[in-house]
Amino acid sequence: MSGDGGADSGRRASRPSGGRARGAGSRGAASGSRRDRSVSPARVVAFDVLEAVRTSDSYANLLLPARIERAGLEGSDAGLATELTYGTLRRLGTWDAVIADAAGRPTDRIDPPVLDLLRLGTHQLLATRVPTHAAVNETVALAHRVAPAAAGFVNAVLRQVSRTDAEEWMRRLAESARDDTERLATTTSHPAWIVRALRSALAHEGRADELGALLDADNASPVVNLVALPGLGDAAVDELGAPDVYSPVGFTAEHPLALVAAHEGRIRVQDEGSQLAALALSRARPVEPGERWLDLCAGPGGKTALLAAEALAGGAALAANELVPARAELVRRAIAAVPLDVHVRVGDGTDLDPAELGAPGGFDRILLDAPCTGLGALRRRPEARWRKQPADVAELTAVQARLADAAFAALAPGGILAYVTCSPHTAETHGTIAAALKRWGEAAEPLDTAAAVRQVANRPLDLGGDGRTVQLWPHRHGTDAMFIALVRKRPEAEPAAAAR
Ligand SMILES: C[S@@+](CC[C@H](N)C(=O)[O-])C[C@H]1O[C@@H](n2cnc3c(N)ncnc32)[C@H](O)[C@@H]1O
Repeated sequence: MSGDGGADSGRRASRPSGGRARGAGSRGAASGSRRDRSVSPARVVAFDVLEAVRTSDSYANLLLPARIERAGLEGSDAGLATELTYGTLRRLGTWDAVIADAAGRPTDRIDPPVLDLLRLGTHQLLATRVPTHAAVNETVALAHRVAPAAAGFVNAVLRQVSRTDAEEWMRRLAESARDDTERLATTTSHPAWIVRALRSALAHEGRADELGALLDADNASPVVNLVALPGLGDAAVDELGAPDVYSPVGFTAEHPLALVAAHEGRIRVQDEGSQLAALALSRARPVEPGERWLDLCAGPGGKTALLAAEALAGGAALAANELVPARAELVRRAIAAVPLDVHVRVGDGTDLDPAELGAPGGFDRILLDAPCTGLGALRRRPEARWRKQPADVAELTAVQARLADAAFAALAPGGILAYVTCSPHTAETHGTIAAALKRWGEAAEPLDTAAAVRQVANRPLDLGGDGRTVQLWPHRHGTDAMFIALVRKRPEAEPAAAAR
């Protein structure tokens, strides 16, 4: 199985700590579970989060840390809760196909809390090194707490799952698929429409043969990437940790969160692809002191913070805009460590007057990191793939087009726009930018984005396409699948205009 279950998971589970009562893991499920209903707190936390994600649209990456803290989990127990929660959510499509087969009924005929228990148990059985008896017994014990009438059913289904190993399950699922898309969708746990979208995005570069590697990369736990805001720290990235492969300001470290806490906003968690996207704009050409920059869709402010540090170093001014007030507040917090006076406007980016943000002649650089489906960051948002719907794409591309027009209108003649998405869906990437370029006509000049990204990167990047745009990939670059397109407003074009 892919990277979800590691040796650590197995050790954690077989030697649980922190408040778990006597070893349910050493007993037979049928006899032991009724007498000993203790469950490891890590599994209780994982189940709680799965339930909240299902019932209240919670985000696992926001909820889990709070639940881990509330339960007092640390070290290996916190690690187990994280692995069980994220791993189960990512692989849910595959586990549901296994459960349906083992239970002899479709999963929509299983009570949702019971299905969550079965998903949790199946994940342990097929994707971690948790011993079979522990995976079954602990899940049955949990069933006695949350769905007592179904404990026998849970026991029977998990025992049925455990009779076949993961490899054989995958072979069976692959064999029963009607076509290649369904095979990949079931065995790699992606909705079929996402498999098709990712295949077509790779095919755009003539690299459709990388689809399997991409889908697998979506199921692997990503490393925590850090950025050291340039010019603000006293240590170089190679002194802080292991420098990133591509980003000159990024690195990984053994204890990333401790480092973030200790550096008060000057070191932040940020995907390497996001760093490259911000730097492609800030370093597209030398900064002239007095330049005016805008981050049009800034929340929660990751790229704003990097742009702010870059603007400070180059003597530029920066403004930020965000539609959602709570996210605008996150932008303010994100840039607090940068001694630059950044005006953070709360409002619709399609209704923005550059003069209101101190740039009556328009902005010299604008980042439009557009709202998108986020299909390029599925590994970081384990439940996202099940929430997104094909209809979201049409809605979002309409918003992207309006924001792109507003951004282009707000550029000063000669100014540069970076259109960025964390989705590789071609409708949101090439589709949005090609349609915009058509609307903007002679006033717009697509830049060599590949050259801009290569110029900031530590080493050569394997990029597809014609160079006007850049698509990064988790399986090829180890980044989120960020899309970047740099476009210049020709110097002879009309001056900037208010978007309203
Ligand atoms: C992809 S996120 C930006 C991420 C951000 N650049 C970062 O690196 O942290 C897109 C943001 O656009 C905001 N947004 C959506 N529609 C908007 C609009 N019409 N005007 C301004 N912001 C908008 C969303 O609330 C969201 O915070």
